[in-house]
Amino acid sequence: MSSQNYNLNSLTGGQPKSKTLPALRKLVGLLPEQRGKLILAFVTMVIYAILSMVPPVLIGFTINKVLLHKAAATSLDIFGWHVLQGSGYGLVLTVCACLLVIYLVNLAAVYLRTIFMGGFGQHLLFTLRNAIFNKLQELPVAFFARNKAGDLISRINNDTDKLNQFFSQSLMQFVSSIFILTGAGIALVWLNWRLGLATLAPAALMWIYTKLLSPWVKKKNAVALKATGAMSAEIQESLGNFKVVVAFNRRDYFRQRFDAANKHNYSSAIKAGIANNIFTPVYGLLASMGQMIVLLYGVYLVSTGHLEVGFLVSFILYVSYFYDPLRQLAALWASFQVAIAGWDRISQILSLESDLVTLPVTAAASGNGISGNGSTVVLEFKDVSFRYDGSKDVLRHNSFHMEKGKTYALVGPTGGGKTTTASLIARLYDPTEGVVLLNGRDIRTYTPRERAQKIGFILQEPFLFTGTVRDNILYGNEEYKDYTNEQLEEALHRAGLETLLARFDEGLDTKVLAAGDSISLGQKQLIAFIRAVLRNPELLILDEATANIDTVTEKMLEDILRRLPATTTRVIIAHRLNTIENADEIFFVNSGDITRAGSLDQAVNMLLEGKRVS
Ligand SMILES: Nc1ncnc2c1ncn2[C@@H]1O[C@H](COP(=O)(O)OP(=O)(O)OP(=O)(O)O)[C@@H](O)[C@H]1O
Repeated sequence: MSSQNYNLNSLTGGQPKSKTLPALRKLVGLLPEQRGKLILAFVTMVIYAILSMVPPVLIGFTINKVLLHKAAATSLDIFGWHVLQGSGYGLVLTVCACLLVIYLVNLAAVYLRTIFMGGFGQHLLFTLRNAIFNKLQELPVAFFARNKAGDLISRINNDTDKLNQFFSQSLMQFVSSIFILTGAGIALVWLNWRLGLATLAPAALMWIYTKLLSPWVKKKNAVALKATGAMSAEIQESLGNFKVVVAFNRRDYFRQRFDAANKHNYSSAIKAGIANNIFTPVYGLLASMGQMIVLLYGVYLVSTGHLEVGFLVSFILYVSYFYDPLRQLAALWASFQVAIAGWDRISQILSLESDLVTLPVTAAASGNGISGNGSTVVLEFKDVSFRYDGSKDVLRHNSFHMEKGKTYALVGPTGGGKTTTASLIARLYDPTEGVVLLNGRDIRTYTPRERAQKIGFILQEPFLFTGTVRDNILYGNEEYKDYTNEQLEEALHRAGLETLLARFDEGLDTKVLAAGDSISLGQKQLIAFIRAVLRNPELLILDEATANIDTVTEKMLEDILRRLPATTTRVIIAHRLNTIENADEIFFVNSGDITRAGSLDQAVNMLLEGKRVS
């Protein structure tokens, strides 16, 4: 039984959980092959940041030298280092030439960065979508019973795209802004620590403001993404059931539901939008305060002889080098919060593990595989109880066995637990208590592939894929994969299935649409039947598999079932009595119990009286 909580929406209750840095590290870890490019992009950013720090100090020293120390202006020395040669205006020209070189190198660095990062976002998007989709293929039925397909689709499409937007458009700007402002901050303190610290004071306020508000911004974004997922689920539900909607004239009902979901999505998107813009104006104000401080305190320091005027110019330049990227960060921070909220929703899926793991044979239960009368036992329930997540017991302490080659029927009232019993036999779920043995071995020790080979399950609502009858018959069947149509028809003939194929106008090439109605429900059941029988399973489960089939075709199916190898065990769930009259044994399934009913008459009595025979 599922010990894992598969309900994604109850995992965090919409609350964000990822910490920024670990989340980033995990994301980058998804793309090991991109690491080299990321490092190169990182190096270009460091070069850009370092070179960007040079012009203000060069300009400051030049102004001081040329305007304040005219007589000695034959060379430029910075902190005792002889940097440039030249006199008077010639020195200014030389400095300008140096600045031009720096600007050009920086230009090249930005281009290189763009090249290295080009496609990173798309690559991430591609990898994430693959990773989620593959994870979905691994998860058990219980996961899909707990989550709406529309919400899952929204996670694959919409949430991954939020990450892509951040990574392709904002990440590099984000990181380079951090580099530049760090460099400018160091330069400010280095030039004059008093003025530097005073200028940086508003940034400390910004940091506190950001720290306090970030969780709120992230939460608003998480709610908005969840609302988009809910809207997508609403669309999926109404499109998936459009016939019922039309037949019951419930268009208004779905319209209202969609309207409510759309309104919620709209209002939460507006709230997220407001939250995302909360930083920018305040950052702008604090940046202006930084400039005011330079003006007030800087002019004072110059007038009292504690600072040279050239450095005041350097300061003014560095202040904008510091606060401009910070202002940019304010805008980028919001897109970062959206991306992290998207990542939270994605990583919820990625971190799930199927609890239907394959156990090692040695650790698991086993039986002798022989019944009291000496027949081979193919399936055994040992004290099995089962309940779906959070609901009452559907089965309680049931023990029984099924022998090789026999036909068993499961009967009982609607909702009695027949499909649940069949699902446990096919290990779509694990029992809450007890154990299911297949060929005397704990069913959990078989790999999914082995299980699928041994057990054929024809579901109550057969699901078909878009393609042809051939594609659907061969789904998951490696053995006949490379057969030509003629060879496959031959194989169907051998299995006695060719009469069923005749029910399709274009035979194996008949088109099938998963969502549409290109074929009838009965034809769908025929395809599911052929698909299961062709695999030649040891155990074949038919869950109401003939409910939509005419009596002539049903007779054909019975014929085919009879011609199955003598070793095939059949488990038939049916409401129609004629379907089960040939069963060797009948089980009555109701109110948590699976009881041997003995004869068909006895089973009918139990069904009519609604009571059990113990
Ligand atoms: N995925 C699920 N989650 C929670 N409860 C479920 C789930 N599937 C079935 N149930 C409940 O388990 C009980 C048994 O259902 P089950 O489908 O096994 O009955 P059944 O005998 O096959 O009915 P029917 O003849 O209508 O097919 C019912 O009360 C049903 O509501």
